[in-house]
Amino acid sequence: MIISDAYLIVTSPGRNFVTLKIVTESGVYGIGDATLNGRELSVVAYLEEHVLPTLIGRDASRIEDIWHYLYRGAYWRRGPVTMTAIAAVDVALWDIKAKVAGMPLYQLLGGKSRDRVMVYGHATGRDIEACLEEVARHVDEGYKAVRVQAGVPGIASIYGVAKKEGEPYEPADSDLPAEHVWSTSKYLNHVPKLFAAVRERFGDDLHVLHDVHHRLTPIEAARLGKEVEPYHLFWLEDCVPAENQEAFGLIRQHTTTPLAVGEVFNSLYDAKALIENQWIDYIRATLTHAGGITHVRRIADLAGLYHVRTGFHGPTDLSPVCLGAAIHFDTWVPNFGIQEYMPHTSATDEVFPHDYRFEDGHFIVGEKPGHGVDIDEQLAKQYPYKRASLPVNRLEDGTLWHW
Ligand SMILES: O=C(O)C(=O)C[C@H](O)[C@H](O)CO
Ligand SMILES: [Mg+2]
Repeated sequence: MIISDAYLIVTSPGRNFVTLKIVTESGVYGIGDATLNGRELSVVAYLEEHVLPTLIGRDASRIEDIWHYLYRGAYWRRGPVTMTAIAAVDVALWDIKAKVAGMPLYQLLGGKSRDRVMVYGHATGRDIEACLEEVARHVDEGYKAVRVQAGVPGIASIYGVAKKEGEPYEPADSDLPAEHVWSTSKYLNHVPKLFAAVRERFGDDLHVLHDVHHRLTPIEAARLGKEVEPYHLFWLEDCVPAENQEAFGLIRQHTTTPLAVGEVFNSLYDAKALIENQWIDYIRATLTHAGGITHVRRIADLAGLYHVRTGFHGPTDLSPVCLGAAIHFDTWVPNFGIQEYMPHTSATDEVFPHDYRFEDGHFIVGEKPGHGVDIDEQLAKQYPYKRASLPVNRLEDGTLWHW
């Protein structure tokens, strides 16, 4: 199974995606997602300049060897660009292996641990009432879990709130970074009211999640975690920046609100202390940014030893290729928690035909050999890349803050 070709398809059906296609001499091919939101062409350069030429002539079946060739061999280890590039190769190779074996990817990983994969959707609104309307829409559509994000009085624009209700939230919304202004005190004084309103309207059974997006200090996160305990959230996500993993130890001392972190992680080492000290409950590192199936499987196995469950990142800025492969992984992994799901646009779904399907608040994995996602290269050509940047965030006094 010799690799005869490997190339990238950069397309932008509503937003930018980078897809890697690896072709073997037998004609069997695999695809991987190489999308790093706001840094897409950095990954393109890394792959085209330093990775793809080294793949030609290699045996596609040697996934582990190629993974270490690209990780250990790179010398400059880890980092989002490197690990996204490795991930794209890895997922494409797993896709090939499953196709050659004639089985869906989840079978190759170890078979089904569940028949369906619970997801959470995004309910956002400019204010609490608008957010509650969105929660109601998601409940009507069958969601059992909903992430709630609402505007905060006195803050002009806030992370995670779609420009128009019902539309997916898209953070990379300008050519160069837009500047947002943030107030922790206004946010902390307001957000518990959002959860009180959700519980009041929808009762206790709905799983409610919330994303703080790295903006608090540990003691502020401890305060928030404690204040929202009566609303028993499914998780509080990214409550502080996680470079200092010990920060979560301080938060943990103060609250039983479950903690999730890791969408910006790109290797096991970003999460090792968090997991081994049981400072978190869910690890969000996903296939595209954390080195692919080969590496994320190791993260999930370590997490499983410490009662930590997976909760893959799954916004619209990860392509259907990532989502498709993630659903196979979610179907297999013993310590599954939940899968994030922001529906892609119909234009995106046309470019990336797939066999997974959403039903009653869950994904049902497809049965086609491989991860079940493909790319329509002709259609992809109709959507040229256009730079789009994530915003930056400042405090009201102008301090450049976490985003
Ligand atoms: O989906 C989430 O939980 C996010 O935090 C979305 C991120 O802002 C987005 O993926 C950044 O590109
Ligand atoms: Mg997040």
